[in-house]
Order: sequence, then C-alpha cells, then structure tokens
Amino acid sequence: MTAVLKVDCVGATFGSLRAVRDVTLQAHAGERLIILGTNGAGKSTLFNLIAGDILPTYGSIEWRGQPIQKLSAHERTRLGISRSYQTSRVLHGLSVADNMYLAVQGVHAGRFSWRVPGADHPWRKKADDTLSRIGLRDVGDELASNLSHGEQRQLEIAMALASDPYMLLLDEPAAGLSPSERPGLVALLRGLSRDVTMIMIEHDMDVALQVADRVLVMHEGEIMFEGTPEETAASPLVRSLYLGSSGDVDAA
Ligand SMILES: Nc1ncnc2c1ncn2[C@@H]1O[C@H](COP(=O)(O)OP(=O)(O)OP(=O)(O)O)[C@@H](O)[C@H]1O
Repeated sequence: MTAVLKVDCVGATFGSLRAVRDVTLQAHAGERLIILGTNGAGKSTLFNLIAGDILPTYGSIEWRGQPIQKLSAHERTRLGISRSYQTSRVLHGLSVADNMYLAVQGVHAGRFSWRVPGADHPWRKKADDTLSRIGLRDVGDELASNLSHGEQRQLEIAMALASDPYMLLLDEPAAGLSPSERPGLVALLRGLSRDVTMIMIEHDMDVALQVADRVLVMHEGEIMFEGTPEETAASPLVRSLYLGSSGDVDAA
C-alpha cells in the first residue's frame, strides 16, 4: 500500500496547552481512516494541521512525497486535499444547486463573478454532476434551508468534493443526525470512490466502525490506539478512553 499522507511527530501548542502532541500517522491511497476521541482530545486540531488551517508548532507533514506543513489551506486544496467543517458552511438562503455552484466556483480562485451562469456553463455542469453523484440532483431547486439535516450533511460532502480531491477530510459528518438518517450517511460514505482517500473524525462509534478500514483513537493530544474496526470494538483501552467507565457502546 502506498502512503499518500505522512504526518511525522507533529505538535500544536496554544499557549501552555499542548493540543496535539508528537502525532505520527500515515494514510494510504484509498484508505478510510477514522479518528475517534473524547471532547478536547485534539481531533479537530489535527485536522486543521493536515488541512492547513493552522501550521504545526513542530513536526513535518508530507503529501504524496511533498512537504506541505508550511503551505496554506488554499495551496493544499490545490494539491487535492479537501475538508468539511464541524459547523455547516451551507448558505441556507440559497438553493442546493447554487450552494454547489459556489463551491465549484470557489475552487477557481480569483475568477468570481456575480453573473448568473447558464445551465451549460462548465462549472454549473460540474455542480450538477456532483449533486447527482451524491444523490441530491432531485432537490437542486430547493432552498438549502428546506433540506433535512441528513440532506444538509450530504450537501456538505458534495461541496467538499467540488475540487475533485484526492483526499477528503470529514469532520463529524454524522453530527446532529437522527438514528434513522445515519444508515443513509453510512451508505453514502461507503459508496464514495476509492480514488479518494478519506480521513474522518467521528463521535458515533457505530458510524465510524461501519466506514473505517483503520481506526485511531486520540486522548489528550496523543494517539493512544490504532487498529481495525474489529480490534477497536474489542479493545478494553478504547472502552476506557472513549466510552468512559460505563463501557456502553450505545452511549457513544
Ligand atoms: N485556536 C485555539 N486556541 C486555543 N485553544 C484551542 C484552539 N483550538 C483548540 N484548542 C484547545 O485544544 C484542545 C483540543 O481541541 P480540539 O478541538 O482539537 O479537540 P477535539 O478532539 O476536536 O474536540 P471536540 O470533539 O469537542 O471537537 C481543547 O482543549 C481546545 O480547547
């Protein structure tokens, strides 16, 4: 397996707080890597370091053989790294199709235009194709505010795919979903092309274990466990770190 992402002994410090400590990890081409951990474990900070939203205090990050730890988020997007955020970036006053169009337009930095593009404009076509891929083409004319919570998360994933990334970083895609919406999300994530490597932060153990090839568990800024979904589900360490003393998987 080819390692496309190599994070080597990376740390991020905020004042006296060591939010991420000496983290080393690799992601392989096409892999689904899931990062679990309790609140404040450092998962989002690690994502920000990989995506370029913050720069590491120390350590190196290599993407397809190239050091990227000093590159901006925008430069990393151009190299094929795309991310979603915990807080939705969907504009509720716009239609689903227009949200998607803006995401495609955003990839072509410096070429913003207020002119309404025709249906045959290549960016519009790209937006429509991506919505079809994610199963939202039929609701393209709906205001984004009219979508169910599950469909809004779907739209965020579609928007993150606008740049045709090689690697997708998804920050808690199941957050706020009802139990009945989760199987749809799992099916969507499992159906994404293996041309795209995926790293995902997820609190929901059930969703995480259904999507993951490999699981990392963070605690107090460090990676404390790495294993397959089966090893994760069976691990007493994961139970004590992640699930607390109750050991109740459903409590995740
Ligand atoms: N920009 C910042 N400035 C100062 N402290 C920060 C900053 N970002 C994160 N932190 C702190 O770093 C620690 C790790 O936060 P982080 O958001 O990475 O954790 P997390 O595992 O993603 O948690 P959650 O699951 O709640 O999102 C926390 O104590 C947080 O308060």
